[in-house]
Amino acid sequence: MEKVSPKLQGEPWRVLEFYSGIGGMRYSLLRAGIDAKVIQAFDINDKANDVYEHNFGDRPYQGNIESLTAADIDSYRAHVWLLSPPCQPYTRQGLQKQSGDARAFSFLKILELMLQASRPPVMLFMENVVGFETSDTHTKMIEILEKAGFSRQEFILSPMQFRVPYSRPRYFCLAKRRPLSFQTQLCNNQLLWSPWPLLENDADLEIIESHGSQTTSDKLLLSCEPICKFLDNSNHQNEFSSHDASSIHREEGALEKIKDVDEQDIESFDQYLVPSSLIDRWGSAMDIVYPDSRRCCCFTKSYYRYVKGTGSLLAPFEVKRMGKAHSLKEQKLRYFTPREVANLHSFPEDFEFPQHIGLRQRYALLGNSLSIAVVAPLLKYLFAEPS
Ligand SMILES: C[S@@+](CC[C@H](N)C(=O)[O-])C[C@H]1O[C@@H](n2cnc3c(N)ncnc32)[C@H](O)[C@@H]1O
Repeated sequence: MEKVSPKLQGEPWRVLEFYSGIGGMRYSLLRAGIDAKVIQAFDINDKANDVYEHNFGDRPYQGNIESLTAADIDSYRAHVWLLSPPCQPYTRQGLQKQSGDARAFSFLKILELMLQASRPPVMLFMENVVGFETSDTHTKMIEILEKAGFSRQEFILSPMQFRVPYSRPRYFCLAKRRPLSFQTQLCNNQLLWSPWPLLENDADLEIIESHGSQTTSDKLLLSCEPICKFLDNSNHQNEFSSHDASSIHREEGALEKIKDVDEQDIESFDQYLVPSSLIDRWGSAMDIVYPDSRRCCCFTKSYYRYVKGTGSLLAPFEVKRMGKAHSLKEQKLRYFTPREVANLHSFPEDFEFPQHIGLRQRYALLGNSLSIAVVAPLLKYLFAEPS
């Protein structure tokens, strides 16, 4: 294997984005302000690639990552690999076949190519579901990273630790090939549930420690902005988007106003209303949140197709908690719109779907994507040089 060949002075980092989906990793690079260029993105899904191309102007390579060779890898002369491989082999709901699942093959294959390539990356960033860290694919990944001379730090973090009212804990692996090193080396080979090492290099970050106690989880909840700040700007609720989250008094005022809106405004949200039959059947199992809530559940790729366990529903005009299923119908219960899910994933305002991508596809693509509020500071930390 070739010795580490860091980028030349003035040259941007050359990045490969594997499993690019709708570009969450690329947006995170942009948000982190890293001088990097995505040389090539890769995804097998043509709809995801349509969305990616619509927003970034270049189309990912549309093929199976499993078919890439070491020569292909070398030809890109990339310094950095960003990877968010399929999660299904490791999810609690799945069969947990781990490395035996065909959807895990391409990830293992690409990792092995790192040992065969003459220009392997010097940095690597990988995202997956919680559960990956105990899988045999993880064990293999660590073996390969060690063989290839990488130091690594692992994290399990959720947007709620970054003030976003969204619970989506995810596993992240950051790796740097020696002699490159992390800013906080005492975290090498550790799995952290706190983002504290990221603080040092990001003055903008305000991080809440969470070690699982009741007081800290209450503190975490209070540190998050209210859901109303993430609601769709294109309707009446934009009146409240600029309100100051720290002012409880003003927030109450805003919520009063939400109650005032007339039926006309609701019309445009018809397609997002939860049908009564679903409320009758699943009401007690639904996770319902309100504009002043400071938490919502993870949106999965099945959101809008199924109501149970796929993400929260919004009771937009009701301030009082009416927990009983029979009263839910009066609350105009609705799905979060794709734009609102994108907001909770901290996608930029200019992100959009091309017209031909249907509603279910939009939710599916967003459900597969990631939180930019979490990934951007992690990338900033990965790319930072020790002082
Ligand atoms: C968890 S999603 C990653 C989403 C992405 N990070 C984003 O921001 O949207 C996994 C992606 O990998 C793609 N994929 C899965 N297996 C693949 C393979 N063997 N080759 C290429 N792409 C693959 C899927 O189409 C999907 O878009």
